[in-house]
Amino acid sequence: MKDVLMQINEIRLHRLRMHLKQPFLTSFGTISEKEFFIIEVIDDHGTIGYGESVAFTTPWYTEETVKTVEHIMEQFLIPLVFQQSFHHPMEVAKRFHTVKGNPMAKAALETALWDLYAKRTKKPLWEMIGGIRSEVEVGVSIGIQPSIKTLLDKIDAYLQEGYRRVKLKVKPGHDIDVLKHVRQAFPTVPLMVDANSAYTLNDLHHLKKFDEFQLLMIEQPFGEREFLEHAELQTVLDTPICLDESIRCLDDVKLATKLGSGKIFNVKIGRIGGLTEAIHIHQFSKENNIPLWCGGMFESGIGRALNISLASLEQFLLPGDISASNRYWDADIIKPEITHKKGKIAVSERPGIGFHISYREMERHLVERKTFKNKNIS
Ligand SMILES: O=C(O)CCC(=O)c1ccccc1C(=O)O
Ligand SMILES: [Mg+2]
Repeated sequence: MKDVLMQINEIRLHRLRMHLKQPFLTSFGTISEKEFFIIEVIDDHGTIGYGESVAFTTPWYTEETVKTVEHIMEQFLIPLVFQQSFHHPMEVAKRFHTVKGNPMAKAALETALWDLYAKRTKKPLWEMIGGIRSEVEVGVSIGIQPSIKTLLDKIDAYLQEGYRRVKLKVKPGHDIDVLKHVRQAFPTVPLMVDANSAYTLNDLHHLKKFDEFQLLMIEQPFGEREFLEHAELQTVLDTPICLDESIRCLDDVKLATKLGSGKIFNVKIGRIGGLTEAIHIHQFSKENNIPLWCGGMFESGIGRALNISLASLEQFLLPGDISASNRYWDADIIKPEITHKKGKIAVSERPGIGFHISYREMERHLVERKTFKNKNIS
């Protein structure tokens, strides 16, 4: 492979605020807008790589927030990117190890460096990371609805559109009854639930009732550190457990596998600190026949494009939470927007993430922009 050397001269952080078309209700509360950063890294050739930070304004999902991501990038990660030139984004991912935790901040910058690297080597990102699929299967994650009727209508509409799997958010008091109605109306649809840690081991017998609904999996019933409790649940549950919030790195996948805490893993680039760690998790999962799928964080088009690249890897065997742009946004910030055909999204054959940013759309949602120049260079 042609050897490239990248030196980052400038980094721009664009803080955007975009309104979701419809508010999304989880076991924690309602989300009606998304505030996030679009990252631009510019190298000595003038090539630009794009990344997106996925953290929310409040720490309801994991501990990072928009503000902590900004702080960690500004004070620690950007200086590490500027420190010296590199041949491969994995070198910078390694530099980031000196900063503990903060995976979403790391991923935001690291993914931008991957996009840059793929553009410099003139390859699509999905191909660069070893993807094998020209299109990826996608499903929808549906928030808690005001009534069963609204939920059934929504599911119907998404299935008509072609989405391949339905994920429902559940919580205590909003589970079995909902599942009964959904299974009655849609007896064979590929269905799963996500609890975002809303249950405890005390709910063991209640959760056992989920087995009657032929669910593909139950996602993150317990707290993020409750590897032992998840393992105990899995011994009584036939439905496979999938871990989301619990998985921050490859070691968590190894631990969960060893203990039997889960049989399937939801991979989110932000939650695990970037594509480098995702590639390592993928390798381990392939060697051990563990099914993976790509989760979502209400990303704009940049984050969505990164997710599509990830989902093209071999072991991503189940449909991802990767909806088309128009499910969440009136207008996305990339061109072309992401669309699906019968629940499949095609990867882009263009270099890098394969989409152009629309600066006009980005300006419309801009809250603040910060520019950092590399002072190590003359
Ligand atoms: O459609 C999406 O982007 C994913 C929706 C979703 O379920 C979700 C959205 C935000 C934070 C956490 C989760 C989750 O998978 O738990
Ligand atoms: Mg989840």
